[in-house]
Amino acid sequence: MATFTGTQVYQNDFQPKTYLDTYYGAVSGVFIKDGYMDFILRKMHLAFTTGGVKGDTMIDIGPGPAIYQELSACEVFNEITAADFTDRNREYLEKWRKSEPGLFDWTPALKFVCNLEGRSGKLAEKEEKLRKTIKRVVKCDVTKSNPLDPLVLPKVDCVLTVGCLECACKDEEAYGKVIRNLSSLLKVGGHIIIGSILGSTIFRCGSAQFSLINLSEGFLRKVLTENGFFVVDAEVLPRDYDKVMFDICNHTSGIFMLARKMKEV
Ligand SMILES: C[S@@+](CC[C@H](N)C(=O)[O-])C[C@H]1O[C@@H](n2cnc3c(N)ncnc32)[C@H](O)[C@@H]1O
Repeated sequence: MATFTGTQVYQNDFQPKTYLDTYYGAVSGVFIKDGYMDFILRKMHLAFTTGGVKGDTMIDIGPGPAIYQELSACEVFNEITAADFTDRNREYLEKWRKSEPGLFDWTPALKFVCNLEGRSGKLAEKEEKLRKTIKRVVKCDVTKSNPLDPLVLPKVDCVLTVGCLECACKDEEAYGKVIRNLSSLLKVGGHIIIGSILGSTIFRCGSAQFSLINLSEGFLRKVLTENGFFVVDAEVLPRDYDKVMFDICNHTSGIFMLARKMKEV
């Protein structure tokens, strides 16, 4: 098992542009080649349309430097708060909000989501909508009982988190605690959406390596149910095996989970 990578290692070694190029780069990105990004975009689109997930406020936990995961949500929420531990990632998001030049190009994701919404070609409008809907980018540590501490926000209608919790937790016990911490941000009746990779222990970003908790669908269902959630949807995307990519990130599949908070625990 890989030694747990704590938040300080993200702070020191996580390079936003290298991460985006490695995982989302057109054609060769790991999550492009294995279909994970399109899978997440399609599932998000369904959740926020026919799935009926909606409301006023949403928090995206651990977006890193990425925005693709919010492209459908910005059509149904008035306010998105983006919350990540790493300073460099929050700075990268702030640059994106200001449309600074030279940043990662999200055109393929924008095209894909606009097509799903039947608005092909409306890429600039979509980007603008998301820029307006992200109201703040704040520091967050999911291991704290209030992950946004010292900020206290009114409870939100949706907590979305893709590719973060498997990085932030050293074991299953810690994962359960993090789910309770995130639940404290959410209204009863609100939704949690988790996008994650399964079966993995490490991922690489440039010369740095980060640990991952080895997750399974069964564990995720159990931890959500035990902590007051009803699992509405869970879909697994098996991964095409590719040795080169497997050395960069050793997951066996991806998962999308949507759950409703039924009670406080
Ligand atoms: C692999 S990146 C995921 C980025 C993005 N969500 C995606 O879908 O590609 C993991 C992110 O988790 C964040 N992170 C790690 N530990 C954290 C913690 N304890 N609290 C909040 N964020 C954390 C890192 O800063 C990093 O941005």
